Amino acid sequence: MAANNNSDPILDEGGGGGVKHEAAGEAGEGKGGGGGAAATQAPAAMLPRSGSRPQLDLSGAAIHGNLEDRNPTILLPNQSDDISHLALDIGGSLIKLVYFSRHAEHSSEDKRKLSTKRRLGMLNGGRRSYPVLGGRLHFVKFETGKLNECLDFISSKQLHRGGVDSPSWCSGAQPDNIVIKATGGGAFKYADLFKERLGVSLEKEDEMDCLVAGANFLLKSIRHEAFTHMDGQKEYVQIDQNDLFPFLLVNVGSGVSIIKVDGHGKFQRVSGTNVGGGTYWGLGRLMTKCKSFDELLELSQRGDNSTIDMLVGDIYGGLDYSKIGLSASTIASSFGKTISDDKELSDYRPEDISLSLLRMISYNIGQISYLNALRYGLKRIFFGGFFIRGHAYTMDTISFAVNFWSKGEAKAMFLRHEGFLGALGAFMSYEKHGLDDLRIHHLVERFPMGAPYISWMEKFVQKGTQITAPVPVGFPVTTGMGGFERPTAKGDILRSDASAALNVGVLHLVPTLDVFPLLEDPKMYEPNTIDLDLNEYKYWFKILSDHLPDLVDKAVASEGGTDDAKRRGDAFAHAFSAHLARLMEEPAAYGKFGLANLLELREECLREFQFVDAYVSIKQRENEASLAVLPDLLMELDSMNEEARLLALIEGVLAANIFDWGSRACIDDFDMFKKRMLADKKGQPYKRALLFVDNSGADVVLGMIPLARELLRNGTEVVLVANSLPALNDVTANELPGIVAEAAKHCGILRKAAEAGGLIFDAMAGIQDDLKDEPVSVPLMVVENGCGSPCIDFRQVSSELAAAAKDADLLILEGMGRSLHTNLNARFKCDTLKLAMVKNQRLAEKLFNGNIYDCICKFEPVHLT
Ligand SMILES: Nc1ncnc2c1ncn2[C@@H]1O[C@H](COP(=O)(O)OP(=O)(O)OP(=O)(O)O)[C@@H](O)[C@H]1O
Ligand SMILES: CC(C)(CO)[C@@H](O)C(=O)NCCC(=O)O
Ligand SMILES: [Mn+2]
Repeated sequence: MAANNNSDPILDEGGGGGVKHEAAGEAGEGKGGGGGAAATQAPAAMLPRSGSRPQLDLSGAAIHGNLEDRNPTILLPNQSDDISHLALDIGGSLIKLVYFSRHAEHSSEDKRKLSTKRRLGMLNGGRRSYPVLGGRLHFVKFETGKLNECLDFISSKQLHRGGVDSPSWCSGAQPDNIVIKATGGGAFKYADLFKERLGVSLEKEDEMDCLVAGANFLLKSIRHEAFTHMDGQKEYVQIDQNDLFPFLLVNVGSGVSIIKVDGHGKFQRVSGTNVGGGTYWGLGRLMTKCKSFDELLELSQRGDNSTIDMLVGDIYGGLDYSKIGLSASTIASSFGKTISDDKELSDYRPEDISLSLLRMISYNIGQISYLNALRYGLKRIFFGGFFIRGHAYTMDTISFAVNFWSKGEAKAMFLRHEGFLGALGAFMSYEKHGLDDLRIHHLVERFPMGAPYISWMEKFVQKGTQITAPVPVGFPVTTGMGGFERPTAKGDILRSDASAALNVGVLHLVPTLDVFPLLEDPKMYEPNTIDLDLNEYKYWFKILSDHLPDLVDKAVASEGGTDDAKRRGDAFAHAFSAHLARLMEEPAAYGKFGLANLLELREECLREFQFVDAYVSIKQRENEASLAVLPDLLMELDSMNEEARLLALIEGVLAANIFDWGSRACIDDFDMFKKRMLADKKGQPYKRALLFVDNSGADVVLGMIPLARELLRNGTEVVLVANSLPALNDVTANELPGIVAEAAKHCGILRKAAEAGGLIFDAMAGIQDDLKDEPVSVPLMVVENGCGSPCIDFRQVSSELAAAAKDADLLILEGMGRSLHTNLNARFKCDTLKLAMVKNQRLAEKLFNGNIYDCICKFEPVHLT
């Protein structure tokens, strides 16, 4: 087996010698289609109209355009009309914006895709060239007091008339006719101002309708939306769609609305309280002179409320009042201690004041919520509104109150999009938007640093300031209520809004994604093999940080090493480091994050800074080197008997002769696989095999392609499944046809099959035809997987792959990313072979009690499972 140097230098621990390094450890789940430079503001279009809004027609949608494009986009062939794209929730304290952006690019289907689709029966009827659309939902907020900033933002992005760079096909807006959906009191209060400043009319939507619609959408469509927060522990809750209603929705904005929700559009506002977020911020500002809400909240983290609150112990001479279940440390009376002291406001620490206030208001809200839940026999209470602010201590306090008063019967849950419920609901209210019809697998959330990142980073640099990673803050010293002696909520990180976060990403709407139809149990499927606990996180953060300089060098080189590329490389490094720091502080900040997500984040971050393909030249070099030795390999293979050849092929895929390396196979089902394969000969070959390929170079050329050739020789159709977008040195679906065509120059079997599969058109002209008389071959095809990461999440794959899977009876997953980090434990409805060399000592020990360079050859025939 030939040497392979196309290692993933990023994560491989060991290496060198003749061992093939495959992309070790790099995972992630780039979902194609929507991916790309989220930094760029997508042009969107809006044709003004007075009455109802047109529907976003997603039928027949497809990922479209050059797969290697920065902004792979979605084709909505039947989307003939325009879509609305901005909605507002103007509250007493904050303005929330939800807006849709899309890209307009024109490109045509390439031949490979068209012929594959034809073969997979995906083309029905003729098609013509349409504008290419990709859609994203963005979430932004402003202080209501700074309404002008909000108007400037809308105006600078031209959100009210379709976005900057509106393509020509959507021009023709009649500015005086533009209508924007808005909810919250400000929709009434500021309607004239919007008309005056932006020339738009606000179409008012009921606030409660919107809150409920937003909450219902999030609970239905976002996988990691709701979570519990108790004793500093955040845990995402799997929402069962069939068992969602009824629930209590408590929106803690300036004031608090308490809504009993019975279904979609079925609800009743059952209560409310005027003691809410405005109360905390208002009183806190008066009493502490804080300049911002976040400053006030941060103060609380260093506070000790026992200097201000009157505790049961203060009244009972240090004793508990155990008869009624109150410990000495329970707050008997918020702020009660200040009555007896001969002190002025200035004698109290602002930190202590802030904490007392926060606890008073949070407990009160928790208690009132519980009472309302009790009133209607509800067990689940979802809390939204920006008072929550993703703040651990606030959530712990509310949860404590709910748990305490309900004696564990009721559960407090929080929503990651907490403050955006109303705005989302207003967005949904555009008549028949289509958003309702999107399913969970159509949505991919990404966490770009935002377009202005480079510019504001440069501002920081000019000022000699580093981009600050979030500042961790310590535990507040507090006393508690009934056993809540010392809340364990970790000091939470409060980030300035400039650094985007809010724990809310950009929601990519990718209607072309599908659940992989061969998953045995999609509901139970979990792509990540290992849960990232804090230790795992630390380990991966170190690896990723250590390799960052090397990656940046490669990325910059891939873009010609220009000054601009260097600048972007720098920005990328800053941004990715900031992500790592953020996640290190709060691993669940972006939802439940596995290794796959972490590694995808890195790829997405590269794309955000317009690094299209950091490994492009490395991949090319390795492909060429491998193709040069392919003829010799094929000759050698052909001189073997079938049994020996199969072993050589599998070993080839697993990279080199494992015995030479003193390695062993920690899972070795080769004999079982061989038995099945040789039985093929007796008339039952696999009908169609999907080969999930990994790296460029030797991995694909000398490993997977020869294996594909063997299957083809046996009469099995082969579909090579490759990434939609580049990730490290992984081969992409766009690159594969060229590689296969080169390989086919040396091999008639490959050539016939590639021709049959539409991979070779006229590239083969002039090649001597030595197989003229052979029968037409089974096809060799290439499909994209919908991902731009080294891992694969089978809940969200391209529709092309889903279609190819329909007739498949063999899956071969290759490489650590796709068969170890993810999917090692995944079960499929057909025979599956998982092949990987474990190039990570820690993983080898953890998963198999093995060693680095051990191999897995895991065969899971379906009749045995
Ligand atoms: N940056 C911020 N500035 C001001 N308040 C903030 C900020 N971040 C969080 N908050 C808190 O969030 C509250 C506002 O939450 P939210 O935006 O959900 O309500 P609202 O819509 O403005 O109010 P209402 O619905 O009662 O009209 C504030 O009162 C404050 O407690
Ligand atoms: C008035 C609203 C609905 C405006 O969002 C909100 O601030 C609120 O619910 N306040 C509480 C009012 C009450 O006491 O029910
Ligand atoms: Mn509100």
